[in-house]
Amino acid sequence: MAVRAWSVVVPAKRLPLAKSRLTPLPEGLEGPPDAHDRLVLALLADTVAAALASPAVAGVLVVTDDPAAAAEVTRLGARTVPDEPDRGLNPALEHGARATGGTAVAALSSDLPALRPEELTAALAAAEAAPRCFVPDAQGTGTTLLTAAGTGLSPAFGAGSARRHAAGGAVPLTGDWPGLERDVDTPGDLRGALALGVGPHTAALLGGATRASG
Ligand SMILES: Nc1nc2c(ncn2[C@@H]2O[C@H](COP(=O)(O)OP(=O)(O)OP(=O)(O)O)[C@@H](O)[C@H]2O)c(=O)[nH]1
Ligand SMILES: C=C(OP(=O)(O)O)C(=O)O
Repeated sequence: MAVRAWSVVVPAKRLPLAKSRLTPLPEGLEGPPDAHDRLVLALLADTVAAALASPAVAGVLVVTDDPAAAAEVTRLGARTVPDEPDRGLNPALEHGARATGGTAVAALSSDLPALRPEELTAALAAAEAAPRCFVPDAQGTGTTLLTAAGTGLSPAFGAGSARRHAAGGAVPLTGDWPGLERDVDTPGDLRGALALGVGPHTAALLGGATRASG
């Protein structure tokens, strides 16, 4: 049973600059000229909507300078702050973590279209076990969720971040949460997420099956 109300911080670069490994889009998934930006936005929207639907989450704060991303996540019920100090992902997450004003903060990847609210609820409950915890991505080398309760977040996201988070004292969490692990960096990852079932924004764009709820 989750006892903490977590503040979730989600980073989002400007849409045209984000997810460069998804360009060009895989065969069969191409679309209009703005297809890449729309896909990145759909991944973000499904991630944020799933997080907002978790009862363990008190609020979601998105760190972004992208007007379309800010408008969409605001519509979903998240808050936004500008992408400061403009020194990359980890400083942006530290800025977001401070801006929440919360003492239980979780940084969540923005590219988890198959995330289900129950998965995040379970991972946040498991994160009660230690001051800092993380969930490795499906490959085991990256990180999709980093939590800190009563201590600094100290994010070290980027290639190979799982090892850095573990070396920094964060406890790795494992559980039955395939959608939480399935971040989307490449066309193959996107197919993997579609196989799990994705949220409504990504499904509407790509025609994939919608993830099961419950
Ligand atoms: N706010 C903010 N978000 C960032 C920044 N850098 C990366 N991100 C976000 O962090 C998440 C993970 O980053 P990466 O996996 O490196 O993603 P990416 O740079 O979009 O993808 P590639 O171009 O394929 O490497 C993505 O959702 C990015 O939008 C940054 O400087 N500021
Ligand atoms: C940002 C990360 O990597 P990716 O490029 O896989 O999203 C990470 O796993 O810390």
